[in-house]
Amino acid sequence: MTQPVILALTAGEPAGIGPELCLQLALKKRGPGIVVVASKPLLEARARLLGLEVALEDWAPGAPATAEPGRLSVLSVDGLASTTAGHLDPANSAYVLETLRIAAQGCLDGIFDGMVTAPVHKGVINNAGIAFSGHTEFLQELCGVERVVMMLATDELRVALVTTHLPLKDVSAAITAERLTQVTRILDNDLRKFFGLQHPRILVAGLNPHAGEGGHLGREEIDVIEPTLATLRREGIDLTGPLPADTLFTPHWLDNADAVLAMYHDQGLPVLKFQGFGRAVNITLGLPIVRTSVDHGTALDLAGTGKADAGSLETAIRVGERMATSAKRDPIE
Ligand SMILES: NC(=O)C1=CN([C@@H]2O[C@H](COP(=O)(O)OP(=O)(O)OC[C@H]3O[C@@H](n4cnc5c(N)ncnc54)[C@H](O)[C@@H]3O)[C@@H](O)[C@H]2O)C=CC1
Ligand SMILES: NCC(=O)COP(=O)(O)O
Repeated sequence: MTQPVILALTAGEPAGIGPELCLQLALKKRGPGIVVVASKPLLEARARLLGLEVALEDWAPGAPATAEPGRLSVLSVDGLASTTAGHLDPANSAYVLETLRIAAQGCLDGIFDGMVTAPVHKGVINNAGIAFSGHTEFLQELCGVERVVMMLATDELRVALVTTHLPLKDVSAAITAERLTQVTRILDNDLRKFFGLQHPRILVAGLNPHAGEGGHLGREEIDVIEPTLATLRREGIDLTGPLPADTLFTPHWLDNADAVLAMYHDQGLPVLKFQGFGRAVNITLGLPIVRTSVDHGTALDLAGTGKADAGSLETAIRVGERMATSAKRDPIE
């Protein structure tokens, strides 16, 4: 019989809603074993603040992780400087990154079957003098892979990105044939592997208004995107595009597609979040480990109020469990 899935859950930015979402989750019955990788004193402080009765149980590798309501397995991480909800403290940044390192290394070492991340605050980590653009890029580097793909998904829509956390002025130069080829292959491969799609149908957005209007509104489609898609089609990948991004997200196209490949963060994600904010999952494709995350940020305005919604975290755990089960059966190469 296969062992039950154990997921590491990082609690993210201490001043944000991550710690309380972990505690809210602990009050419910959950499918996989969850080990929260975070400062135990932080979780205790947030539980006290919100009056949440959760038994925080020290966990060590090899032990089972509890899935019982009211109990939570914790792998405590030292180094937290302060625990005030809603107030960012750059002195917490090294601790935050350490939780990510421990969870990811635990996945690489086979201690965890996957990791789920609560939100971090990218700005405060940089304010601490540590260059950081997101979990996606951090885990890519930690795992030593050349390319990964950010994909956000609801039950109805999947949106993957060619570029992730880049200033808009740098996007055009980053859309190279090499990057587009790598991203598209990873997307096609992982839609097959993790989503049971035998022949994924992918819609590809153009970069420019009206997909460049025949070169009159930009040449990236003609010079880079179209020739790259033509080559990838010859490999057997089902690609439609480049399509004008403003009309791509309509039933005419979406009804016959499995995923959209957008060229940049704010081309694809606002549509996804308009459609399903609060119940979507963020997945990093192309890693040698399973990693899912929430669709939202640190919500400092809600931290410590108990009003944050745990819907996206629940989706991230459900999808993470499914992907980890699949990876246990058929390991990621
Ligand atoms: N996975 C991650 O680590 C992510 C981190 N971030 C980071 O979060 C920080 C804040 O980003 P914002 O753009 O302000 O986005 P945000 O998602 O934190 O907040 C946007 C709005 O949504 C609300 N909201 C967010 N999560 C909610 C929840 N679970 N339940 C109810 N309402 C919720 C907030 O109260 C706010 O009004 C930034 O530093 C950003 O980098 C943003 C997205 C993902
Ligand atoms: N908008 C999604 C996002 O910023 C999450 O990024 P990451 O921290 O998961 O890389």
